Amino acid sequence: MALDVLIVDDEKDIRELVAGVLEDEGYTCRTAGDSDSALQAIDERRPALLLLDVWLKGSKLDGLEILDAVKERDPELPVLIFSGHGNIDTAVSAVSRGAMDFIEKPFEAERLIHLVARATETDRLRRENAQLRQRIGVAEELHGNSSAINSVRATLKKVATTGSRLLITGPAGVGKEVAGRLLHSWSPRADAPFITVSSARMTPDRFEEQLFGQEQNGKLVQTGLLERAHGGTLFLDEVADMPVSTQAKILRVLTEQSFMRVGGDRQIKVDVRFVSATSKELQTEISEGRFREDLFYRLNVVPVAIPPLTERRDDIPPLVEHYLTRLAVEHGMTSPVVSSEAMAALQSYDWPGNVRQLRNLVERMVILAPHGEVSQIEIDMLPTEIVQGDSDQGLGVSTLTGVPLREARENFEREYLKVQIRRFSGNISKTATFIGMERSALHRKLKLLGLNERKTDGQA
Ligand SMILES: Nc1ncnc2c1ncn2[C@@H]1O[C@H](COP(=O)(O)OP(=O)(O)OP(=O)(O)O)[C@@H](O)[C@H]1O
Repeated sequence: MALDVLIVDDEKDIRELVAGVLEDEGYTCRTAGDSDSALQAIDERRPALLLLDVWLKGSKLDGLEILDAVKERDPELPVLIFSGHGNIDTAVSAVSRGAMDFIEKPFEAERLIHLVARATETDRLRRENAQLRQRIGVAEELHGNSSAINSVRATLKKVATTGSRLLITGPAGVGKEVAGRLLHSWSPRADAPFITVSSARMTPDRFEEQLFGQEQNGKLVQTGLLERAHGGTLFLDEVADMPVSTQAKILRVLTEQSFMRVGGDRQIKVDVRFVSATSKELQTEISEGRFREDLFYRLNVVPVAIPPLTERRDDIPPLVEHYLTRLAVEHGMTSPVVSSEAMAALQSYDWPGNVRQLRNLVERMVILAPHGEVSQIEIDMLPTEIVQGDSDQGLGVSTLTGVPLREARENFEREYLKVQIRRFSGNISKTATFIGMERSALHRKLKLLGLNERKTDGQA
């Protein structure tokens, strides 16, 4: 997706020349000849970069005054200054007032392209950094090799280059946002922003100001998230929590690709790809009047369901490996190994908080290890709830000591096999290989112990 550059210069020839050079490089350009039309263009839609001449003949404000006005409204908007030969001092002072750099006229096309690329790249990196800092730990990759994750990845890859809208469903912490970010990074919009709207975290009375921005007497007061996402992707997290009145406005944005800021009366045009996520059952929300059915159909063009971790226990070892390697790099240490007993316990646990909970646990174990650096993670280092699993599942003392040996052995075998089969998500071949039994012998054993194979599949 092309980045939008606004060129402000009083000389028409220069405006056209600069626009021509940048358009050849794949940017989209808008132009303005004076301060009124420059500020109006910014109010119409925030550009990705502003190129600003210092001297503007016949203009109400000169370049520096425009710079001040722009920085007051939107301090993060990158600005490059054009300066004539005689006003280098002014250009230098522009840099101290928030411009990114300046370019002296007459300039070489190569230098212009270089500076514009650098300015937009710096902005992109700063944005990316801020997002990473804000959501520390959000991996840009979807780790795991289960068939469920492979199929999510394949769908994302297939639709990344199209502009289709996606609705990603799954319980909390399964990786819906990671999937959205991955889709964005594979799409032609990768260089433009990925902006998250956290419906669950925004207060309803400020929701629309934050989403659509705010205007007063025709002047921009606050740029909204929708406008910041121009050219990129808007991720509507927990979309079911969006106020119903806002849902109607979003529907209009989807059909018209334009919206009005709060307090404004003009249409702002944007080109945004919508990716939504929900952990709620939207059909129930619709039938109970909390979610608009027409919006559901517009957002749910490509449905992507990410199952909970209990339904893809194969993903646990690669996820643990990934977090350990990352921690080792971050802390300059050797990555600990996980004993097979500890890994088996991790694979048998139910992870109500899904991947987020697994990540937190691995980080806690490594960072808060009582004796400094850990080289091997053993089962006794895991929290008790993980080792014991559900309380109705463990072997109580009475089931072992209060019965004859034969019965105690059967009780143990039953519990042991339940755990192993859960760990391999009900896959009998994998379980048989791990426990060192013939597949047919395992089937016989399960029957003998009264274990229904389907019931042992992840939810025994
Ligand atoms: N497949 C994955 N590979 C690597 N990390 C993952 C994966 N899935 C989830 N995570 C991690 O789990 C955490 C939660 O992921 P994410 O925020 O995408 O979940 P979510 O489904 O959007 O949850 P919520 O709706 O609660 O925000 C993130 O910090 C991310 O690091």
